[in-house]
Amino acid sequence: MTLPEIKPEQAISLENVTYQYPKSTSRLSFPQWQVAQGERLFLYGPSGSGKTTLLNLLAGILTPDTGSVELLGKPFSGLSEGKRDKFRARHIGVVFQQFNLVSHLTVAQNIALAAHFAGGSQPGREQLVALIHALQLPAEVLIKQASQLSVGQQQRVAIARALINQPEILLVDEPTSALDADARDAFMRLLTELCEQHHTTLIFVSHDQSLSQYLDKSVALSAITTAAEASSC
Ligand SMILES: Nc1ncnc2c1ncn2[C@@H]1O[C@H](COP(=O)(O)OP(=O)(O)OP(=O)(O)O)[C@@H](O)[C@H]1O
Repeated sequence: MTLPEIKPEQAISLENVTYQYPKSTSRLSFPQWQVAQGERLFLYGPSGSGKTTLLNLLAGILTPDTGSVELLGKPFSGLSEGKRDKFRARHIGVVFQQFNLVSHLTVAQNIALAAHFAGGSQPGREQLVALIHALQLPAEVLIKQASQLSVGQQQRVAIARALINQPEILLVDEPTSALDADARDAFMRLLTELCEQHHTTLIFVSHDQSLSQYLDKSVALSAITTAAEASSC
């Protein structure tokens, strides 16, 4: 008899997490924070408040000094570096501010690289075309070098690369600042629609609070840290 798969309810759970950059005098503290699976969350806060640091802790690029980061019910921050890298490649999509595309590789190669790191099979042309199409890009971009694309196109490719392994969690850091209002609107609709279709948990970080309208819920970074300070007394 095969048992039904038990799905954890929380996509993200932080407990007593602290992090201090080397040589920094201040410490960031996230006492307790949970995000349910499938939730699409807008995270905002002033420059320097710690949004990118939190995303890096969630992506396992930084590890907490104390406390734990659980993702999809797994003790993510307690994994060895190698296991964390594998977990990230398979379960987390990350889109950073600078997109981090490999400029001399084609769009298809950039996307295939993410599939390679996840240890899965290489995406077929059909799968790539479907993804590119879903992101409203013409199929011809697949054979173009990333450096030949406009900023808006690079942004969509970065999302395609983050989605190729169908991650349960997508972390997106301030990706729309280079776009005009119409392009930003189209991008946000597309991104949230794709996440809704795949029940992807989305953490979307920005200074621009007007973008919160596209997400289910808004959270100020200060609320996460304030709640923690209050409960730790
Ligand atoms: N590599 C680093 N070394 C030392 N301190 C750092 C480093 N990166 C960030 N910080 C500091 O940590 C704090 C949080 O930075 P972080 O980049 O997470 O903020 P942010 O809210 O994402 O800012 P922004 O909106 O400007 O991107 C800031 O005080 C910043 O100066």
